[in-house]
Amino acid sequence: MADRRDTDRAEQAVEADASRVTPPAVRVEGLWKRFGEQTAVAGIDLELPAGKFIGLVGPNGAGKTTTLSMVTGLLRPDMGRIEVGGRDVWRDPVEVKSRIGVLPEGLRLFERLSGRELLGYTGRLRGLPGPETDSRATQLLDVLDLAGAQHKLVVDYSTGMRKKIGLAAALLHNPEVLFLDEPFEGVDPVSAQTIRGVLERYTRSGATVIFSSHVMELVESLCDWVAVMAAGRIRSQGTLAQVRGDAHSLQDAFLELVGAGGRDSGDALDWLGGTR
Ligand SMILES: Nc1ncnc2c1ncn2[C@@H]1O[C@H](COP(=O)(O)OP(=O)(O)OP(=O)(O)O)[C@@H](O)[C@H]1O
Repeated sequence: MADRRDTDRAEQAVEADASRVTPPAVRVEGLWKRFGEQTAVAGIDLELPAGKFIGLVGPNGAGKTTTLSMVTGLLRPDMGRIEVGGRDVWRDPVEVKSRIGVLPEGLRLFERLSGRELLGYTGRLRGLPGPETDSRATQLLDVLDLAGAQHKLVVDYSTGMRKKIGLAAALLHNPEVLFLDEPFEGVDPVSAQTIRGVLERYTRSGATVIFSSHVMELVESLCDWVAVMAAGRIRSQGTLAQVRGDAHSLQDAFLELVGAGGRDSGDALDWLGGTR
């Protein structure tokens, strides 16, 4: 037992040392975004460590997409500061964008290209040499089980295939930090398992994955770090164990944190169902 505690302490010390030299994957200070009367993000602070699998969770309308859009340089904040890998996203956008990969919500792709052409084009936009792009594209298409559909136009891809080709495009330049907005939504269990395998391999190599999701079981099984957002604010952030606290599961902790523990589960709909 003492040995185990010593090992845990040694591991914590190594992590603390590493965090002193490695800047966090993302640091956010005082970030605000309003759309007219609606405050989407209300002055949040976040520090997401590098090399982790990180889940950003929250109910519908919590501000997750707005936050990820600002952090990835797609949406200008009203106020606040964002660093990715120690670099200011809005002062140094080209450098930051060369180091990140993004799979945004409502993914817009070049529909009239085939999957293979889309990766070829993305690689060239990213400044990769042609042969390197082609060999990485072949590997990604294989691993993501898209080799058979590589010459099909993207417009004819299913939802899951679109997510997978979007993920391949986001990974092609081997980014340090990968941002994924709802990567598993609309994806069948087999494709989800494939995506999961690719992402786990990628984080094992020291890269960071930050993804938003509503599916607590998924976050609990994948992530080692979690941030919980509700009504534009961060309600909790830390390791999975810290955020879960004494709760039975992340789902229970989440319901408690977002104040939905005792919410009316539909008793008011007394006209629904039963005899007509
Ligand atoms: N372009 C916009 N114009 C006006 N309001 C917006 C806009 N984008 C987001 N909002 C509002 O900001 C709030 C946060 O939205 P956001 O999409 O960031 O939440 P979310 O946590 O990603 O939700 P979901 O899980 O449902 O995707 C919501 O109230 C939304 O209606």
